[in-house]
Amino acid sequence: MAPSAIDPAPLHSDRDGQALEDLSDNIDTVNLLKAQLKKERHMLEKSQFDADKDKTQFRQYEDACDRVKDFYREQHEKQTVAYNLKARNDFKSKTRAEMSIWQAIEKLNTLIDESDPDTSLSQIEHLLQSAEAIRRDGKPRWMQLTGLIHDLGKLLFFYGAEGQWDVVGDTFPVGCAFDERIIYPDTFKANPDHDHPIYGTKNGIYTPGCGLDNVMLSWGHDEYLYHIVKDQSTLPAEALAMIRYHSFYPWHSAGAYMEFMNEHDQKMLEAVRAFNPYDLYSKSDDVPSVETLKPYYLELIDEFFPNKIIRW
Ligand SMILES: O[C@H]1[C@H](O)[C@@H](O)[C@H](O)[C@@H](O)[C@H]1O
Ligand SMILES: [Fe+2]
Ligand SMILES: [Fe+2]
Repeated sequence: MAPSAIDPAPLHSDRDGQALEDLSDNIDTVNLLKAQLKKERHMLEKSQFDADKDKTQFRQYEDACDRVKDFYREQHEKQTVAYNLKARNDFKSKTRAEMSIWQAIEKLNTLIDESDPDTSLSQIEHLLQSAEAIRRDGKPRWMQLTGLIHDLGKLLFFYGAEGQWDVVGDTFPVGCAFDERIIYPDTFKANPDHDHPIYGTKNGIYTPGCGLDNVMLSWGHDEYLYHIVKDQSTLPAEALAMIRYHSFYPWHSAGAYMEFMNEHDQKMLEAVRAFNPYDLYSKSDDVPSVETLKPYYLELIDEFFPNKIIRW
C-alpha cells in the first residue's frame, strides 16, 4: 500500500539511512567551507596590504614632536667615522650579556624609542605585531622569526650606549657625503665629518660597486644584531639583510647610495623591501597578547637558534 500524505516516510531502510548520512556529511562540508571562507575574509581584511590603510600617515617627520627632532639633531651630529670605528671595536672586545632570545625580548620592553613618531606601544608589542603580520600573510617561518627579533639590537641601550642616538633611528653611511634623502638633512652640518676633505665627498672612502658589506653604516641596533644573528643562528642571508638594513630608509625607500651596491645587494634590496611594510605598517594593528603567542614563538626561536643562550 502506498503511504498516505500524512504518513511520515519510513526512515529505517538501509537506503534512507545512507542518504541521511550523506546529507549530514554534506552539511558538515558546507559548514567547514563557510568557516574557512570567513577566516580567509578576516585574514584578507587584516592584511598589511589592505588598500584602505592610510600609509601616508607614517613617518611624518616634518610634523613630528620635538622629542623626535631633538633625537635626530643629536644623532646626525655625533655619528662620525671615528665614533663608528670605536663602537665596532668595543662591540668585538666583549660579550655584554648571556640570555635567551625571549629573555632579551622581555628586557627590551622597558625601552621607549625616542626616534619613532609612529608607535606608543612597547617594544615587545611592536616585535609581536611585526611577526604576526608576516605570519598572517603566510610568509615563511624564517621571516616570521626575523620580524620577531629584528629590533632586539636595541638592547645595546642597556650595554654602554652613549644615549639613544647610537642605538635607534634610521641609518646612513659614514665616510662619504650625507645624502639629501636622509631625514632632516640640514642637521648634518653640525657633524665634524661634513666638511672633511675625504668623508665630505660624494664617494668618500668608497668606490662605486664596492658592495654594501664594505660600506660602514651608522652604528646602532641593526648592525649590532646583524653580527649576533649571523654568528649564532641558521637564518638565511635574506633574514640577515632584513635585520642589517631595515633602518636604512635613505637606501631601501628613498633610493640613495645605490651606486655602492653589488649584485648580491640587488637581491637583498628586494628582501629588505618585502620586509619593510611589516615593520612599519603593523604599528597600527591590534595589541597582541604576549602570553597567548609565546608558545608558538618559543618553538620558532628553537628552530633557528641552535643554542638557547645567546651571547649578546
Ligand atoms: O624610529 C625608528 C625605529 O628606531 C626603528 O627601530 C628603526 O628601524 C627605524 O628606522 C626608525 O625610524
Ligand atoms: Fe628597527
Ligand atoms: Fe621595528
